[in-house]
Amino acid sequence: MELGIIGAGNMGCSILKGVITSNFLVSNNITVFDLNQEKVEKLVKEYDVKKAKTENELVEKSNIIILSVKPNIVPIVLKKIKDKLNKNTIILSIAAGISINFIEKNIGSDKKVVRTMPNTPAQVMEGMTAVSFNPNIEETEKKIIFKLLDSFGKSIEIEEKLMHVYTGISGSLPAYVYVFIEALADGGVLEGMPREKAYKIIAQTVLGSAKMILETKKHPGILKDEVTSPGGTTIAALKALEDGKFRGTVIQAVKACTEKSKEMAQE
Ligand SMILES: NC(=O)C1=CN([C@@H]2O[C@H](COP(=O)(O)OP(=O)(O)OC[C@H]3O[C@@H](n4cnc5c(N)ncnc54)[C@H](OP(=O)(O)O)[C@@H]3O)[C@@H](O)[C@H]2O)C=CC1
Ligand SMILES: O=C(O)[C@@H]1CCC=N1
Repeated sequence: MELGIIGAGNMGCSILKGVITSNFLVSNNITVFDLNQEKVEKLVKEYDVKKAKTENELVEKSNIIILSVKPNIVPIVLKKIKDKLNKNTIILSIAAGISINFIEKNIGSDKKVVRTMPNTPAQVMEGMTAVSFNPNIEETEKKIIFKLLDSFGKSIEIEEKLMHVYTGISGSLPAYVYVFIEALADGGVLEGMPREKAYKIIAQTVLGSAKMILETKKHPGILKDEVTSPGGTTIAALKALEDGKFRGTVIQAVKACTEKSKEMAQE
């Protein structure tokens, strides 16, 4: 596999770090392009990846191209690479709101297109990526794409219309978790816990709690009940969260994210 990454920003770099750290690809099989050559040089220095001077130089070197630019930049990049693409090149977009149909309209419906929604934990190989394929992607190619996505975490195929809500419960979720963790640490600091210790304690507890859901397969409500003693500390905390409309606010956040993704949609 010759992987090309266009856009060396937060998400492009997270994927790059994931595929290299997991040893899924060696640096010699990865080419990076970004308008900002400083960013590219930094990656060449850090990971020894190949650099392309232009988008089309990258297209010539790659058989899977990850489009990791902002959604409004996607059509600009597609216009530039359109004529150099061949029918066997796979275009894998990670852009929020950009549909498969929109990409096909820009480069032709005979091309191979994959729409994904990854998240930044890809850089520590704990990413979660949703994927939808256009009809030109063959079964063997799907397997290769899953291998690529699984090299930096887990992946799941979903109906393309679910990409908006998926962004609300995964693509954007790391940010809500970080805000939650920061707020918890503030609570700890308020009660005298040193901040750095608080982050370590909370991050491990969040990691363990998530692992409990995945490994015990118990309903989250049951796991919650197991922590909550009658008249104890946990129920006092849960009461405060409910008084602050915690669950309703979280549901609203997912809805706001989903609606924003729909608003940004380029169909
Ligand atoms: N960040 C996240 O958690 C996630 C992001 N996404 C999607 O990933 C995509 C990238 O997001 P993110 O990484 O956060 O954004 P960034 O702005 O961090 O990265 C985009 C990169 O593309 C560069 N760039 C701008 N124009 C061009 C161009 N014409 N050709 C090549 N490179 C260019 C930018 O350079 P410069 O900064 O100099 O403009 C920047 O380095 C978005 O479409 C977003 O929807 C999906 C899931 C999660
Ligand atoms: O905020 C955004 O638009 C991107 C998409 C998912 C995460 N970040």
